[in-house]
Amino acid sequence: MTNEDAKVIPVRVALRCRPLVPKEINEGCQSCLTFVPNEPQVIVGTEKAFTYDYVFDPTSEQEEVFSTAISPLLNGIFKGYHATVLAYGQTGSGKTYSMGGTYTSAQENDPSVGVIPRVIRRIFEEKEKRADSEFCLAVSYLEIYNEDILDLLSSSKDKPAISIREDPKEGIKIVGLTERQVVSAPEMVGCLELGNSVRTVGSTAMNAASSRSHAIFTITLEQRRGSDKSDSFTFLLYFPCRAPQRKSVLSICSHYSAELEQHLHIRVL
Ligand SMILES: Nc1ncnc2c1ncn2[C@@H]1O[C@H](COP(=O)(O)OP(=O)(O)OP(=O)(O)O)[C@@H](O)[C@H]1O
Repeated sequence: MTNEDAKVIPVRVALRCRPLVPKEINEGCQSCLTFVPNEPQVIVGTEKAFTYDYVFDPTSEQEEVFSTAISPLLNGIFKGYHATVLAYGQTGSGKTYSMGGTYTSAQENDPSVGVIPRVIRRIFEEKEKRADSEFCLAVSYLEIYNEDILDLLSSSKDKPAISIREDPKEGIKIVGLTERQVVSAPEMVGCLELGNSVRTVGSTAMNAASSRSHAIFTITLEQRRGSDKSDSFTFLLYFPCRAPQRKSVLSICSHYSAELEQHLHIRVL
């Protein structure tokens, strides 16, 4: 994506269809989608065709999703653009899988690693190439569960509830959220792993390990070269909005969309 493109089309939509999982195969489920070769198009049933910016069929690997849809956003961040990646779709459709929401260090070199660990790796590789700049990196990780916002990086046992306030000058603010300064990729990935390990998990009819919450992993990158300049990069892992959670989610989304410059929606099926 060139800078010009990013200004004209700040929002892009990727469709990702996961392969059938063993339970679905055992139940005799069949896919009702057809993918048009070399076109970002999907056909539902026999006649309803939909076109997106990107379409990833069930054979698409994590690396392809990352290099095609996410990588252009990373090029942008080092040029001073904010970015958001938002995954949405019904329970069990693959949001957590696509984003890396169950990442553990045991997965480190596995092709199944999702978006966030790949982004972390790339950010630190790019940082190393820019010896003329100073960087300051920080992360936060929260989940919204039953209208409560929980700090996934808080070390205290009784995690304090986080509140959303509206500041007349700065707009929507998330107050009290832990922001960890990090200096290396393993340290940042460690924060993801820590947050993933304390997320609220339950089961639904369609997903035995359903996340049951919305989660937002945020990376803030400040870059200084000569005169002061700072850029920030934001990630959202977004989960299906159930009515009681709508208020918090909308407030947080408006907080991020105020700074929207590059935005990728990954719709999973
Ligand atoms: N592209 C994929 N390739 C292989 N398996 C996948 C893929 N996407 C998802 N899965 C598998 O499908 C199942 C459900 O995925 P996942 O937990 O990511 O769904 P989800 O959308 O996050 O659901 P929920 O909203 O309930 O948390 C998991 O077992 C996951 O490993």
